[in-house]
Amino acid sequence: MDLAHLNRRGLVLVGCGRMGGALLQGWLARGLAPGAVHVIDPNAPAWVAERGVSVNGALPADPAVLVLAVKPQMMGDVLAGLGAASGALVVSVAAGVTLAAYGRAFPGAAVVRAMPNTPAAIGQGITAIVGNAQADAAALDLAQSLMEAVGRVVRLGDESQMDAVTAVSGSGPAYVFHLIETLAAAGAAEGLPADLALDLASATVAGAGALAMQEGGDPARLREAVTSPAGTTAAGLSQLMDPETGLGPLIARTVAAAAARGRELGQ
Ligand SMILES: NC(=O)c1ccc[n+]([C@@H]2O[C@H](COP(=O)([O-])OP(=O)(O)OC[C@H]3O[C@@H](n4cnc5c(N)ncnc54)[C@H](OP(=O)(O)O)[C@@H]3O)[C@@H](O)[C@H]2O)c1
Ligand code: PRO
Repeated sequence: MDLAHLNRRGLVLVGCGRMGGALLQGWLARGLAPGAVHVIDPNAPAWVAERGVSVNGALPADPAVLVLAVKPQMMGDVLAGLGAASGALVVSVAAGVTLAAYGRAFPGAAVVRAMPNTPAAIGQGITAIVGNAQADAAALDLAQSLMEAVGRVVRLGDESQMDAVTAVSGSGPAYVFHLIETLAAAGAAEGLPADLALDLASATVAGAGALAMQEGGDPARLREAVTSPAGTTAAGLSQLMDPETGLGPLIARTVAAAAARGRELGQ
């Protein structure tokens, strides 16, 4: 992150909720000066002003970056209320809203769409980015370094991939949290105390995720390593991997519905 550039010109963050707040914490932890950050949010959390960040105050005339982290449904109103982006790089984390929409609001501006996820709150997010035609290598590098404050970054070849990314990694933590909920509930139904079942389910998801990341490659190989012939896992997987009623078609419908909603939000 080019801190000198950002600290000199300033960064404006519009929307400081769950995602904007996680990003802000990451930037401040990386050394962005609180005095260089200007948050616009009618409901910014108290810690933001307490850290010395300007909240709903006067904005710099020529900020280096304008980050948009409001809900997609209110993006139209927010864009209409903002002035020109001047020479700022515009970075939006909103689902659905297209580069073309930002291009209409900020003619000629370099715009990068970014799709992070909530593990960003502990520095373990994964963010996909894609820029418009005006976003040159320096703009993409700056956007990437901003998002790397909260985890890894991957670059997309085409904006058309963004709704699928949103449906997989943007929304994905919610699917995984629901997996933990349902695994714990099933354990409780088999007679475990609820808190023990939740601990077992959470630790299993965390450990399996860490193992999959460390090993890389094909997760089917890791699944097979758990599955003894005619054992307990095989019995469980006979349900979970049923081609009609199992997890495969359910996750396919889940991701398709999320991606379709992303496309709707972009209309
Ligand atoms: N959460 C995720 O997992 C996630 C992941 C990837 C991308 N995103 C994207 O990140 C964006 C924000 O989502 P979020 O989950 O962080 O939502 P959020 O927690 O509701 O944060 C949005 C913030 O913007 C504030 N706000 C409302 N109207 C505003 C205005 N006119 N100007 C400035 N700020 C305003 C909200 O205040 P009020 O609470 O008073 O309305 C809230 O503090 C969305 O576009 C979403 O698609 C979210
Ligand atoms: N949260 C946002 C939503 O639910 C975008 C991905 C995660 O729309």
